[in-house]
Amino acid sequence: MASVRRPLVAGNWKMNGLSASVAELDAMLTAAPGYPGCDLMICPPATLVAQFAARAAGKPVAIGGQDCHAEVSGAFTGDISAEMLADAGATAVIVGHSERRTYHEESDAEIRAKAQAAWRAGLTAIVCIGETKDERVSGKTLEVLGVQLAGSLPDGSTAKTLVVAYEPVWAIGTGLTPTAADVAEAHGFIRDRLVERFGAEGEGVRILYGGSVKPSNASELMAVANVDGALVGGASLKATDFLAIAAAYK
Ligand SMILES: O=C(CO)COP(=O)(O)O
Repeated sequence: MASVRRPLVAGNWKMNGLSASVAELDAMLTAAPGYPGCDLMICPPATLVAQFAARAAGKPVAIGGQDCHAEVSGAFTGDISAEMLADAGATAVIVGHSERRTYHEESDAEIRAKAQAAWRAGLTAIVCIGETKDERVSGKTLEVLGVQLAGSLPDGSTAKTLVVAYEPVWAIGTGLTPTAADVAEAHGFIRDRLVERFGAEGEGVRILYGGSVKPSNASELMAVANVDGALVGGASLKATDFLAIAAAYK
């Protein structure tokens, strides 16, 4: 039931943002109290997590990372652990984004290990799943989502420790979105799998939709059953657009 889940509108800044971008965060922080109907989160690049978290402390915008390594520390040049993100002030981390699955060839098993690392560090894991265009066209969407869910979600997932983001790969950064009926089908399927596996906790896990969410389509997408918020890419870089999306829950 949508009413038992508090919506979350999260921004994934991807590889965008310099120290000057703090101005956008500040605009969000100033306006955030006017959006009490949902949780707000920004996931900036790792270089900005500490600065953003310090700025957002005590304010209604959470800060998250975009990826983490599964290990606590060690000889993994260029990687960042969940503990480091937590130490910098993050409270969540995205794992398994399709850009990680594609460009870094991350497997479901690696993503599951990263989600467990997130929990170890006290972070909420935002686990991303989604089908490619070819998979959708060939009628394999639900099968693909089922495999990704089974492989990427750790045992013991709870409403507090897990958020699932359904992001059709073909909808990311393209301006294309699935129909409301297709979103309802995918989110309903994900909900059924979560409840099958995690019982009542699965009922409480938030399922975000991601892929070309904009101010102009947010209300329609957010009104779909089992859509508990959005994971926003490009439109989260500007405070005005991000907040216009959050306004779907005003
Ligand atoms: O990948 C996304 C969020 O993680 C979606 O990106 P866009 O909103 O830019 O399509």
